[in-house]
Amino acid sequence: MRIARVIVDVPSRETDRPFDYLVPERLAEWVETGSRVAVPFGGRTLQGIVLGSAEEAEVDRSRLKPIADVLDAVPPLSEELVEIGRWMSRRWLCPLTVSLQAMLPAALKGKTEKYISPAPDAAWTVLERSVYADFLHALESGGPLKLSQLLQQHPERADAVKQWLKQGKLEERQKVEDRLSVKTVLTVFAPPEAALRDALAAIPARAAKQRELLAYLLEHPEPIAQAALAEAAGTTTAAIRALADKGILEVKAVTAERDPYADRHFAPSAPLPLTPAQREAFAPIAEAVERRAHETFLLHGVTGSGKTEIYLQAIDRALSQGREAIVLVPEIALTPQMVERFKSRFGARVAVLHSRLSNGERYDEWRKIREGRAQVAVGARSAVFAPFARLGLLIIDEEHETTYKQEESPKYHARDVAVMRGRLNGAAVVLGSATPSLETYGAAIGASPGFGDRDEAVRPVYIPLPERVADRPLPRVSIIDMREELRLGNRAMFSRALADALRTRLERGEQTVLLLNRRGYATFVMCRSCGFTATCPHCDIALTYHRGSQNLRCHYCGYAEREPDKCPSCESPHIRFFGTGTQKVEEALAETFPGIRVIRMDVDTTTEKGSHERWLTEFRERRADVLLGTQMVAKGLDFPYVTLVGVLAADAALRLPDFRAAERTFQLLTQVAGRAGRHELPGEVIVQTYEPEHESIAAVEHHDYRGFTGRELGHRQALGYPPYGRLLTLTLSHEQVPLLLSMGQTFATRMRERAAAAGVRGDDSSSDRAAEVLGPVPSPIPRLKDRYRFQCMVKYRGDVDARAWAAETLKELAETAKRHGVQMSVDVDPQMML
Ligand SMILES: Nc1ncnc2c1ncn2[C@@H]1O[C@H](COP(=O)(O)OP(=O)(O)OP(=O)(O)O)[C@@H](O)[C@H]1O
Ligand SMILES: [Zn+2]
Ligand SMILES: [Zn+2]
Repeated sequence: MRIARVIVDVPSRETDRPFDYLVPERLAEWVETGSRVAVPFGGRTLQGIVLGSAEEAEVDRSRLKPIADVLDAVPPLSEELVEIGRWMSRRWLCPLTVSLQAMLPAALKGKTEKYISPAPDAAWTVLERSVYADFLHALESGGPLKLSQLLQQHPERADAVKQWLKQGKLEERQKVEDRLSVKTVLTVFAPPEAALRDALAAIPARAAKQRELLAYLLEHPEPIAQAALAEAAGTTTAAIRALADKGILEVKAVTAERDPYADRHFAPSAPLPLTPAQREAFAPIAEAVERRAHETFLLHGVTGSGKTEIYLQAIDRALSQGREAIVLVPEIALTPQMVERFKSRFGARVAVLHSRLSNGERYDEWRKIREGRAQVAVGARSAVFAPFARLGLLIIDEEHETTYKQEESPKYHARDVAVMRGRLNGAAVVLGSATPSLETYGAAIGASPGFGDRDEAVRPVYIPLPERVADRPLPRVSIIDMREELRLGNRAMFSRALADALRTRLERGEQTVLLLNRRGYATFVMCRSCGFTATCPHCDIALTYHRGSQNLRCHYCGYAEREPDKCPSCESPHIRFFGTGTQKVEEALAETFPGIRVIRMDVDTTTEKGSHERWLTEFRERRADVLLGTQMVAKGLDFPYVTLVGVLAADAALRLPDFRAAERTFQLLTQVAGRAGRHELPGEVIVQTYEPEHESIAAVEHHDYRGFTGRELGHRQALGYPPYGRLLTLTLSHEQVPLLLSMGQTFATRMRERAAAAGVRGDDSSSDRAAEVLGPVPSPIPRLKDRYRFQCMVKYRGDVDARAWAAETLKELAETAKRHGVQMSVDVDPQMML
């Protein structure tokens, strides 16, 4: 490779193309596609990724600069992942470096460090020589000094350094360094036994600590971490160092793995004999894995139907072929219980990737995969980029979950990435859910267009699994009309039915899961006299009341203010907070059922690392009667003593301005209902609502996925929403409105012109619109952190290439946007309309 094509890590549209660099002789062996390199770029040194090689440079060869350094011994990205990155940036319209960086663990996101050293011909004055004697000596004898470190240790030298750099007495060099290196542990190695005995005999009796140490090592000769040895032998590290200085012991830095599950024991589990229904569902998946054929499946299995056991056995097939597997689960469902099922079956071959790991832990898990020491990766969204070389199977559990779409750039959907990796690797892809998304389900049963990329629409093979294992029935669901309760004089938070059912559970020692659907149900402060609501001064979003700290907080920017005791607008004292928060439910439970043991899980109680796990373990060990929480209690939990599930405010999210509101509500209710009666004890579900007739709620009563979905697909088709039409949104933000309006209008106009040029009907009045451009209008969140936000939405049919028009239009607007500091953010196939 004489010339390397490098994509530099500057996430802007102007630099979004490869630049050519010479590969110096000394690096020739190390530079490959996917290598991370340091390159000079516009006077700086930046990190870049090698995309490939070129025979001839695009510019005059003599003007090319050489690559400064290669940052890893093995390229962190394979050719396949580089290919995936290229495809992602076309698919979701983001700069290539953004999609490439998304595949690297945070620890490998290099930062540029400055080093200073004296210029060879620097002429120091006598004064400098005397005032800075120590410093100059260190500089001249010790090699380049890291600037950031120097300034931290000696801030008083900053002025002198600046001066000298300006005078050319110091030279500055930049190097790209990893944010984090491999962790090393100082480890003590003892000599062979005979040498140890000799040493012990030679140590004078007064060096008691050293003698104790050697005696200990005679008993325990295996290498041991220095700190652990000091503790175990009851001595100090000074004693160890003294022996090392004498050459008796050897102390070396040894790379250590941070295994977050190191202190946990997983009882091995053997494959369960599959039920006939499971066997039937398993067969086509196993067959595809054996054939090494890329095929996508939708495993539509009701809650508790044994999907996970099918995943485990399919993975086993892939492993026995010497291939590897990725399992994606929603972040929130990545509980110890879930991890345990995989660790128990596959032991140390499993690497776990989730956001609660530290950067270092994540990096170590990632290296296990990259170096072939793990064959199964279980993780949240970004685990889809697990750097395996022989992928045979990709599984996405709870495939309908919105968390598989990343909300920041690159705004990719892990489902689409999984299918693309499946294609490139000849691997099977299994999408599993009790409530598949309309996109996947519609495509699988042939009712709507395929999902995914325009030219490569995916139609999964449909595999139904309609029964729970072992003939366990689905739980009985009752819908309670809360208006009726009110009419009968019950003003409490719990309907009579739910209160009775709860009481029975308490008597029997069984457990209850209570879900408070709080999306769009903020606990906001309102004045009863004038209707004033407290909003964030930077974001135009209602502030949320926090009882613990007695203040009002903005969930978007963190702004906080004290709870008002009178209305800031009309001075009325009748200002109070509204809405049902989990805290309020907890209080109501304690009042209604004295002595009840409640675990509350919401954003406030689960911020601390590991707290989520702790609560669930406590609940599993039956140290609480009720698990009360928001969305996070709805997913993936499998507790034998849960026989009652209650839902408060089932309709809370139905009025959100999002065309998926009904679908989300149905999915959430069905999933949480599925937590009841999964083992021997039968389950019961009570859903409280003010809108019992709403399709998404009524359908839950009879577990009627097909009925609900059929009607919902009809609505979507009539309105041209996904999965029939596609969406693309552009959000513009800036401190000033007029600029946003004019840029938004330019975008909309240029998009309409492009539609017309392509011969596509785009006028709003036509019933057969192939592409429609809406906006600019204020975004659902009209202001965020003091910036106004406007958006345009493009609604288009799958056969229209509106994405390409958007890409061209954005390129045209890029210069203006940069000049005025307008942020443009495009979302292809958005999942969240808020
Ligand atoms: N073949 C089998 N024989 C006996 N028990 C089984 C079998 N398959 C699964 N189970 C058990 O049935 C229960 C439900 O299975 P599992 O959790 O795999 O279902 P699931 O479809 O993944 O559920 P959900 O989507 O609701 O999380 C578990 O306790 C599991 O151990
Ligand atoms: Zn008021
Ligand atoms: Zn705010």
